[in-house]
Amino acid sequence: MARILILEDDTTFAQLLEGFLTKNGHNITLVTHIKQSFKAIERQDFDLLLIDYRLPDGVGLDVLSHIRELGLAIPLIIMTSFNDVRTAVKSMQMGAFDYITKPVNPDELLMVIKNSLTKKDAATAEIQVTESDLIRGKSAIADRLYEHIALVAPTDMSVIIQGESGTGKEFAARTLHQESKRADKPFVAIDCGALSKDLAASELFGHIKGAFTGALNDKKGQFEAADGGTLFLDEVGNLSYEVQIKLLRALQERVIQPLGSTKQIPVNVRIITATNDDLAGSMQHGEFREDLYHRLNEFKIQLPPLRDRGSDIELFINHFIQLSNRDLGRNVKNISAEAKSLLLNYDWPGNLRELSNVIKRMVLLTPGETAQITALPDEMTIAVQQQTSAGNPSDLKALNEQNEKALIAETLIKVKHNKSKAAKILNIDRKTLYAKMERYGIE
Ligand SMILES: Nc1ncnc2c1ncn2[C@@H]1O[C@H](COP(=O)(O)OP(=O)(O)OP(=O)(O)O)[C@@H](O)[C@H]1O
Repeated sequence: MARILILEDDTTFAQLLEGFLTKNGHNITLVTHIKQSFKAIERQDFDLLLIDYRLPDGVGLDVLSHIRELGLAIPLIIMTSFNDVRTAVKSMQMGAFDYITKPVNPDELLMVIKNSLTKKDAATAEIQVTESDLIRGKSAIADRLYEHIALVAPTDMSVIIQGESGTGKEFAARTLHQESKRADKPFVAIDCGALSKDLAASELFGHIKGAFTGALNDKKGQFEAADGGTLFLDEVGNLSYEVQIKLLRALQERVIQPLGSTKQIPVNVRIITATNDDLAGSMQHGEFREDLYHRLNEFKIQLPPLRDRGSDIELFINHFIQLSNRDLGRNVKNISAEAKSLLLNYDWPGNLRELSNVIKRMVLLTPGETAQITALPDEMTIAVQQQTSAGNPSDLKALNEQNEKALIAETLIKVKHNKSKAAKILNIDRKTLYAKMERYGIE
């Protein structure tokens, strides 16, 4: 049983969720406003936060910033409409554990909750992943990427891995470590985006008892934990200026000093960093130290977005189907032509992470051997159609869409915006009507 805080302003939906999760053995607290959620978090311990993205007094990310300021590591799942997927992906960079798109599928919700509860300590983790969980791809762009990785891996050079969210930066970092002379020593990953400003220095360099309020015991930092091996700093652009100074010193002098201590501890660590921001731009604006940037950037690896990886997409689709079959006890062997065309034409703003989530959901919703298009989010179809019509405004599809938009708007006016009636007249279901209204920007 988990103690779950639900923050959702749609009270009918919130109560539905409450009933469903209570039935599944969880203990639920419901709030409708961000302010109330802050109070609840102060008063009570929670194992998980389930949070709507758009709220009356802010957005879900405000809660994420708040719990981070408090130094709490409660897993947080963002519930969002499909149109906000890019924001959801951003929230994962900031430390949310997962996102789920609305309308929420109950089985998917239980699966996401289960995953988040088992991944609770993911901000810092020593990761062991088997080779079979990962694939490299066969496109020209993948070949070039792994050529670069093979070249730089055996050296001790600091590497910056740059790429959009979800492109596999952590995977690339782990590969660099495994192919280095440090492979039999630890690989320690730290998500700097999930660390509060105050905690970052202590997490990296450790502290001694009494160094600050709450430092009840001595604590070893991750630099020491990674000694002899590789330290992977994800979202390095989020480190505060003071921590950047300490990090530079550790790299230049190869010693660290735990907070509150006068002792210098020698360390031998290779640093790999990742960023999806333009770190060079942050440097020009004075947010990121130039000397540190040059120290970290001895070699740069650029990870391509999934939409540029050509035939690799199919390899990844098959790979994620196999993993999901294994994890969910399913036996999906094929994808219908329609579903496959949608998967290949969508532009994947959340890259491999989004693909892996969509495939997991598809497998979950496919009891038989062939996955149909109905197991993919409707909004993916809409996004692909939008892409197509934007690229070719004079085609037949675009013309049909214009007609469709006009007809929907006219019908809605006729029935005084009663959506059930409009859906009936238009001979579509309400969900499709809502999706089309959103797509065409009809209020
Ligand atoms: N080569 C690969 N083969 C199989 N799965 C992969 C591969 N690379 C990444 N993935 C999967 O894609 C997801 C995102 O990967 P990863 O966390 O490495 O991306 P990231 O770029 O570090 O993301 P973020 O910017 O959000 O930190 C993970 O679930 C990971 O397991």
